[in-house]
Amino acid sequence: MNKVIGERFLECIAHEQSQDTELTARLLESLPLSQLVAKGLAINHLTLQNVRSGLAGRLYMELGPDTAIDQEIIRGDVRNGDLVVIRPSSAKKDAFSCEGVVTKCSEKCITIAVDEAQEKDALNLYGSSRLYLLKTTNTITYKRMQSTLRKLCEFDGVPQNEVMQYLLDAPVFTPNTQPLKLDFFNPDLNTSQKKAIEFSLQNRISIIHGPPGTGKTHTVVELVRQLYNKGQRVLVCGPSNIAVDTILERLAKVMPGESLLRIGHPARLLENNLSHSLEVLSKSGDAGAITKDISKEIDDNIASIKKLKSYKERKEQWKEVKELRKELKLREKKVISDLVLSARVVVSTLHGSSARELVDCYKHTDHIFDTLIIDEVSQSLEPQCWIPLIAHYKSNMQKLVLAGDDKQLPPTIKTEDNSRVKNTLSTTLFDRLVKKYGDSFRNLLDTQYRMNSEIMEFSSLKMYGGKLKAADSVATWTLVDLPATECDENTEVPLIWYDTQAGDFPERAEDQDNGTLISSKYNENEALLALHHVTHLIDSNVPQEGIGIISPYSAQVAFLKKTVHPRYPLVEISTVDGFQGREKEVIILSLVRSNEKFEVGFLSDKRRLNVAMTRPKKQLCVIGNMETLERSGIEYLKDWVRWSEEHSEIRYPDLSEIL
Ligand SMILES: Nc1ncnc2c1ncn2[C@@H]1O[C@H](COP(=O)(O)OP(=O)(O)OP(=O)(O)O)[C@@H](O)[C@H]1O
Repeated sequence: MNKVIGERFLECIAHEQSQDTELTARLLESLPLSQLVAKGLAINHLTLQNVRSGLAGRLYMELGPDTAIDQEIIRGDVRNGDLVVIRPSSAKKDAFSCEGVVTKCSEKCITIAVDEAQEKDALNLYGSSRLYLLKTTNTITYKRMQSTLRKLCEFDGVPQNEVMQYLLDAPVFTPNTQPLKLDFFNPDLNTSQKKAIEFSLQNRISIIHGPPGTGKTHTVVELVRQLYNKGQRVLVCGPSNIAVDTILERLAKVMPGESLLRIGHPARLLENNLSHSLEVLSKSGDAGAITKDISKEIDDNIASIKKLKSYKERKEQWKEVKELRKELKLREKKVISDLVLSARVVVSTLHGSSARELVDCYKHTDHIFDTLIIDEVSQSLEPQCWIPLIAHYKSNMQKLVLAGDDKQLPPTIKTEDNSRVKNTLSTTLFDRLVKKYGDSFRNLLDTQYRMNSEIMEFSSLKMYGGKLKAADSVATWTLVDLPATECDENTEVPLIWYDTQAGDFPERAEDQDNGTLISSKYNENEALLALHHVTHLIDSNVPQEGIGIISPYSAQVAFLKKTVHPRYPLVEISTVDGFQGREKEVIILSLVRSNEKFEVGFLSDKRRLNVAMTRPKKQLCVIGNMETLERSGIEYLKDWVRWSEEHSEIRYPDLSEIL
């Protein structure tokens, strides 16, 4: 069984990686630099201003604007944590380059952390007067999944560990549902949250199913505290840095002074969590003193390398730095294993959970963790979930808790040309286990604390079997409850639908860029209508920051930004994917599709729409063509239109008022 699962995933991941790399490469190679800059995928006109040694002995390159051309760096979509390649502007695309991670990004300076293997290339860039930077595909994540799956294939027979048996075999699962006499730390937990925690404490595997706003993070935090209180050591993982940082931030608030440790590149962590970072802790305080002197010596050596003119001289000096690094590494290893083994809660991404710093500790002990919690499991590929399970197999973990919602966005999959690969990868561990064991180990959190009950109702009926309830504190709130907001026809209603079927609201297709990009759709008049509604809301004193505009189409997001941001720069505009896990007082949802063939594209994805319609707290305003949706042949969309006709305030926009 292990081999079957492992090999099937290995094949799918190899396919996915080739699709991903091909797509990025096609984009990077076929588009000229100017277009890559325009798309936010590259930054041009940079100069290398400084190179210094940073956290954990990495080299940090500081790039500034080439002031002969630009006074400020045009950052595009480059963000902290992105993997990038830096090349000399004069060189060909395959010329020498250097790869690193963005650790700081402002208009004045971009800092790139470079790993040891890349350092020579980084220093060679000193000779180039102008540089450019490209965002690239992260191959490390694929490598981690592949080496994990290879190890999974090597396992022989039925594993000893019971958690693994549930995942790989199919033993009968008889849930223990006996009530537990627990003292909860958080007195406000609701019944479904308490039940989910009790269940997780009593069973080897469990799922905390958290629909939007139902306090999944709240529940996971209480669970970690309960486990900690029982003397357990817990590993908390998730697919993204932001997912696990949100939990760590909350844990740090309720468990001040306790040993919480965050694994991962400090550039990718929330600032508030840096004080828990393994890298930061190993460099500061008593632990840092052990390695400080030697780090300084390395820095001095690097500083002198910069002044050397010839490549040969630089190479010689480089050797010396390498020797010093070896010594530094030995000392660091000791510091790091001491920190890991004294921590009781370790937080990391799924990929980061196999970090050498953690795995090396098995040289000192056979057991580090008792429980593994995977948050946002529905956004994680199953091969990603195997990373902590295999990396910490030696720990013989007693418990696996999965938290997520299978009715929100699935993990992003690039494969389009192979439905078997696509289906295999889009089936998450959550889905597979529910299929295997039914609902017996799934605990639904049933009370949401975000939305007015009318906003919640369609989602509850269609996606959660009508089981969701709105907490009393939010059930009837509207925009009028915001301080200073006036009560009028635009603020007192929770559901508005601007039905565009009678007006002139045609969808358009973005030009295809040399056939390299999937063309996206946009709808200019919908964007103008969104601006019209935003203006009304702001006139009624709804703060800009409380307003979000969502569209499933990236071309529409770009068009909305152009239309709305010159007047209202603080209104947040994003794709559905960019809004997952977030909320706003009011959400305007621009559906875009309006055509005579009744084609709906992305809108047919229930989970994407479910995320979109569950982001607002007090008002959901939909802009879309009801006829296109109703006649699309998609049952869910038909139901939504019918339900909305009964429950929303339907408006027929007059274009002459808007234009
Ligand atoms: N038992 C509770 N009593 C009162 N408020 C609660 C309770 N549980 C959660 N909340 C509130 O509900 C909101 C959502 O909680 P939380 O962020 O934990 O949910 P989530 O399910 O992780 O959210 P998301 O929908 O983003 O996944 C927060 O404002 C939180 O304070």
